Amino acid sequence: MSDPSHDPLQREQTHLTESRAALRAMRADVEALDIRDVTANWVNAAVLRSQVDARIKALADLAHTPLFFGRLDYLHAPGAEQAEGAEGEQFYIGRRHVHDAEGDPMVIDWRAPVSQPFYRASKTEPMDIALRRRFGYTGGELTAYEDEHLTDPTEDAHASRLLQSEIEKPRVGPMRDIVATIQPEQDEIVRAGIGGTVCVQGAPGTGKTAVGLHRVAYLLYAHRERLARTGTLVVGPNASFLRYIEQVLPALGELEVKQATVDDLVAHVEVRGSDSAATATLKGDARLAQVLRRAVYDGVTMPTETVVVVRGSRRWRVPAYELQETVRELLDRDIRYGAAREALPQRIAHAVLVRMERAGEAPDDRVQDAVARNAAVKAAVKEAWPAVDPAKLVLRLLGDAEFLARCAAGVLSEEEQRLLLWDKPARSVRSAKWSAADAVLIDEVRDLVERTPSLGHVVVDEAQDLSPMQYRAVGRRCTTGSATVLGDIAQGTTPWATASWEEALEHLGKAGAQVEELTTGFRVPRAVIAYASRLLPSIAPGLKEATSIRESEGDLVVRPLPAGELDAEVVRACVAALEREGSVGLIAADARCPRLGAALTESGLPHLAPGEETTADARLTLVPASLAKGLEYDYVVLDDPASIVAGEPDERTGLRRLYVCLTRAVSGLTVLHAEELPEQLAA
Ligand SMILES: Nc1ncnc2c1ncn2[C@@H]1O[C@H](COP(=O)(O)OP(=O)(O)OP(=O)(O)O)[C@@H](O)[C@H]1O
Repeated sequence: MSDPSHDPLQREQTHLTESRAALRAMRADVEALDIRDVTANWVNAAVLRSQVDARIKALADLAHTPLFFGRLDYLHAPGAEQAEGAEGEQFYIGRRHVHDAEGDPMVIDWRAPVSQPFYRASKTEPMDIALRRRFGYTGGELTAYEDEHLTDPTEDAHASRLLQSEIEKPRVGPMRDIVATIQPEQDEIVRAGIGGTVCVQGAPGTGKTAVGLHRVAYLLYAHRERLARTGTLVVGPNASFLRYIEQVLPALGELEVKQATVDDLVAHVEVRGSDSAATATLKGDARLAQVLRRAVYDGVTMPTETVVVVRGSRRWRVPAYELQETVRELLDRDIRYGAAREALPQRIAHAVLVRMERAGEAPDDRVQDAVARNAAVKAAVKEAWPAVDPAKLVLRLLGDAEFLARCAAGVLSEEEQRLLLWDKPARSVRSAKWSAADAVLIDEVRDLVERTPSLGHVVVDEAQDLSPMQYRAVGRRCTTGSATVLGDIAQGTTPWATASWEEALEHLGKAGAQVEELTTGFRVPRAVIAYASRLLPSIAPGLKEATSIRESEGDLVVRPLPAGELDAEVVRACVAALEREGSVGLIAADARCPRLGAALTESGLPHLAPGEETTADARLTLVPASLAKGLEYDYVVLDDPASIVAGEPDERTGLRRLYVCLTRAVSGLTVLHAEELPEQLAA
């Protein structure tokens, strides 16, 4: 019998077993922590307890996520700085750091500098790596490995089988992490410095979402303390998309990242109304910021009367011209409306104190505070610098034609002003039928009144759909931080969708940020992307067709049907797709979904809503076209493209929506139609 210590696979399996034991020991250590002795009171104890619990959770050994997926053998021991306490020349790369009882590393975090060559080293630039080994797992067991000798001139560079099979794995359940297979062009974005904002344009399935999430994980590793203080946020297009991606970061050990839609960020009022496309577009126009600023400052009036403060037997007078000077000075200063409003009574009180001193009194700070609260001073402030309630201000602007005309003069045409005005002015903030675009306006006003706190880093996914005013709303949440902006111009399906990234970045407050392009597609097979790309000249003439890294051509079936047979054929196509492995998505125009849902149920086919977790038993999702963005399914059945196009306010938006729907398939796409196909597809 051969000696197991000489079998490389067995040696690696032993390292896995030992690493697992070490991880268990690390967890046991944390669990055994007795915090009673170190905490002075129950508040501290509760805080510490939750930190300890989070750490215990982070140290869980998840059966289906391999503890390490790669190994690097350096030619030389890396410099102390790069190795960060990891001595030696051989490193196992995994999702988290694991060390043995002596504190020696068993597994190195994928985000550590020493792990970087795993993603970037090549034959042309070996980065001091002699051997890169990738591990293959079957059901949690280490069953294979694959080597690249990067500095061996006799070995040809070849595509990795393990990499390919990881990429080709069927989809089940929510989105997973890609730590084991991040590609060099993706890694550059993931590890870009925290100081700068990065914008990524990428065709469908090029990994933009994946890259954004891994970038957050990387930044949290590299700047843990700073970001723990300031916070991180991922912005996505809708709740079902956020549900689809919500497990990626926890799987990478990051539990603290907030996720929200833009609507969530600006939810200051209840949204119950909607706007026409033209009105919503106008409300999203950056010129509105100027109109709102004028509206906020519209109430500021130059004082015309002397303020008289009575204290004891004495009267102190501050004349109007001096008050005017103070107001003018506050207007010139670059501070928020609310901060200036708080400063004004203190300024007036100061003027009174100067007079007291001149008269031989010796007032202290308490006197100044008391004067600032004096009724006469308060009345003067109310007159000169009235309080602004953001929702009430927007309510007035949209309901009062004269006020709007004053604020919009020279900025919006009369016709545009008419578009903004409500047909019937709302009576109160509570009864108003606010639209999503209105909520963004209110958020803008809030920020004019009081500075919005900035987070450390914000990732914006599907950013092409944001209006300039929405960009501003996101931008004020990262004024002192940085952003990662991800999107695809060709997938812009709002009437106000971004036409150029340069412009979008300006609205975000990050003008001049670098724009990168991802071109390698990991999702859509060649035949399908080629078909979908027929739409590109009409929807985004400047953009190149994506390539596909998938080996299989993909199955593409396009079938015309008599109108009466469409529903039944769609159900049949779903049944056929369910016979294969992986998830199935039936995508249809929103208006067609109730009918198709009923047809599926009638045929005994249970189905999920988008974002609901697919499992081995529940693999079919009925996806309204409006929610397809960002999602993917192994097999897609696409119902009647013409009705998807017709569901949008204009043809370009309709064709872009269709492009999104056509690019959700991982293995196969079946298009069934009763109406004529759009001519661009038929070509
Ligand atoms: N390096 C990689 N290794 C393995 N899989 C990858 C890699 N990069 C991306 N993928 C996979 O490709 C699929 C598409 O990725 P993702 O959803 O991030 O693309 P996207 O560019 O955001 O697409 P869309 O424009 O449609 O929103 C996902 O299943 C993702 O896990």
